[in-house]
Amino acid sequence: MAHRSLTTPDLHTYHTTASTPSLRSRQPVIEAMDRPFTPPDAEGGNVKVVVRVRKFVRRELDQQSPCLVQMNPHTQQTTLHPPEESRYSRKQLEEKSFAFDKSFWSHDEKDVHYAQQHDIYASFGEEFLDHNFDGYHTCIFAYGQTGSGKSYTMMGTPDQPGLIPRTCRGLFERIEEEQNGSITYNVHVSYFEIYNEHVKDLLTPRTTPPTYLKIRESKSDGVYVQNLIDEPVKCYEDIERLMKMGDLNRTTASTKMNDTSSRSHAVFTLTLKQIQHDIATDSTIERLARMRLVDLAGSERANRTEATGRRLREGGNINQSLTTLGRVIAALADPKRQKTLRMNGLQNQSKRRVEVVPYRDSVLTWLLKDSLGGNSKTAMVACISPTDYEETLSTLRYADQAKRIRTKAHVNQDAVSAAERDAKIMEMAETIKALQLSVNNAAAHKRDEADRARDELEDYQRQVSKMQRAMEESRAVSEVKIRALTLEVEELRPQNDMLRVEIEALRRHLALAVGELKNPIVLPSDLGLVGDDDEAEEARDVCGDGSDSGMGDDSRSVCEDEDCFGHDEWQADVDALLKDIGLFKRKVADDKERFPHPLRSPMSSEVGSSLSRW
Ligand SMILES: Nc1ncnc2c1ncn2[C@@H]1O[C@H](COP(=O)(O)OP(=O)(O)OP(=O)(O)O)[C@@H](O)[C@H]1O
Repeated sequence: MAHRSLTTPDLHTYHTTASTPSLRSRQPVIEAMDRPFTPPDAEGGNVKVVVRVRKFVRRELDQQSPCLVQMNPHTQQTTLHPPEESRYSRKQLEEKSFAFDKSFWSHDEKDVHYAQQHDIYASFGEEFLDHNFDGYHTCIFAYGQTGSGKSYTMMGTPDQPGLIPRTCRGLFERIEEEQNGSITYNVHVSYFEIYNEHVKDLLTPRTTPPTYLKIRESKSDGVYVQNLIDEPVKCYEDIERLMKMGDLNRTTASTKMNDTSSRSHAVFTLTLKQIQHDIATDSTIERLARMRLVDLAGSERANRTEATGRRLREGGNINQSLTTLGRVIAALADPKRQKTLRMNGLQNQSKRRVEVVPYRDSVLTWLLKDSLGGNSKTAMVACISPTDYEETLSTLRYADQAKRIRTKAHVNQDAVSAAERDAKIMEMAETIKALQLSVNNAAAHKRDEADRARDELEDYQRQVSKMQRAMEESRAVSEVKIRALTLEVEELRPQNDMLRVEIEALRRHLALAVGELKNPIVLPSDLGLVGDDDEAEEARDVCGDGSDSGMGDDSRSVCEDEDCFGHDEWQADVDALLKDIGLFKRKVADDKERFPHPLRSPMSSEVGSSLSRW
């Protein structure tokens, strides 16, 4: 009996669920930074749960196993049918249906509803990236039985990249799109695995014996892995190199259920820090978001995998942490607990209830504490095989419970003034000095203090790398400042050039006006002029009205004394003078054209009116 998805050809496509055309992120981040500090869902949201069924693998094809899973693309319901043979067995298996946020049908490539790798990313990966740019921590984890498609969904293959490489690529594409002068972006990557309840850094070469890292908890950083490499990356290619290195270092083995079965839980973490600098106030707004992408080891029953010896022990540990994860999920999803939390807020009683969640019972749950029930927007991808009733039912039940978990994500944002930033660096330097002193003292007391000294030394190293990062960020902010100021200077340059030209033109006109005032040209007011050239006409007009000429009584007195001059001589002088005036007028007109002055200052209009009188 092979079930197919309930299809209607017209309704295919997995739309992006990003808050607006994903792409709200394409608006400059300066706008994003201006969004309200308290987002609408700050009260908390449920864990998003999606389920994905994979296609048959070789083993299932060889066994001609039927597909027991059916998905409805309209209701997002996943139905699990009992296998045919169970009808005749004593143990009656039932048909079970579950509704999820999304049911991804990746079973039959020919089906119109077939969900490709990019459909998974478009469906919620992009939305989660949106949240990161808004300053929220996020976590996406893949859960499912061995060989159900978790690694394929999270990491994928070179041809079919999964959620992790697509998220990394999307992250850098957005950073490039949103690049504007006032924001700096810092991205860091870490990659570790939890194998047999030990943490191993996947970004350092394997050692024999293996190097295990300690888990620590601090007020400022929460739960963290000590000495874990957190590599700065500048582009997608940097991350790709680290992903490859990590995957090579990951512990895998061949089991009966999967040729390359991951025997560990892998946690890939991207940290995005956005620093927006405000030139006017010399302060910064910092947004920090952590993206956790987790590929869990497969849940399995020992008899199905036919594991023995080392593989069996691994399986036991894997199951132990997954069982603890199950208990944590059950505790978080417990409606009584939710009610207590709602009623009491963060009062003592609810705090006691929160502590009942058995996070510390496994390394996995301890490290994912925040992602599971705290400050994070979280999604679970439940991967299922199309042929295994028992395992698939168990995964679907797990997922069904997870969708009741509510997390309390908030925007991780701080406003820091330049002075505060400097003070922080100073304070760190002081702490480092104090730690160094304490380490030296402890070392002097040798043995009994050795352990404490080692811990303090590690704290010291952590503080040093924190300070280095703060100083790098400070340098980046300074670079932003320099860039912004350079830009401003460039913008002002053309305006400055224009003003220079204008000043030069005004200076020349002023010189002419001053010359005119110092050496006024005095003409008689009632000359009987002959000739028909323009200058002579104009001069006649000017002299015809003593008040317009601006020469006043002086000119009149010259005209009254005309008897002192011979008429012809006077006429020749006047003609020569009029020619000069004509030349001067042309020159001034020429100057006006060559040195235009867009702004009309009182001085320039005065000069203009004085010239027009000529
Ligand atoms: N959606 C899919 N389309 C095509 N092939 C898939 C799909 N999902 C899984 N596979 C194939 O199924 C096999 C098992 O998948 P994968 O290794 O991802 O499982 P897993 O859940 O990570 O297993 P384990 O827990 O053992 O590590 C692989 O060969 C993988 O290529």
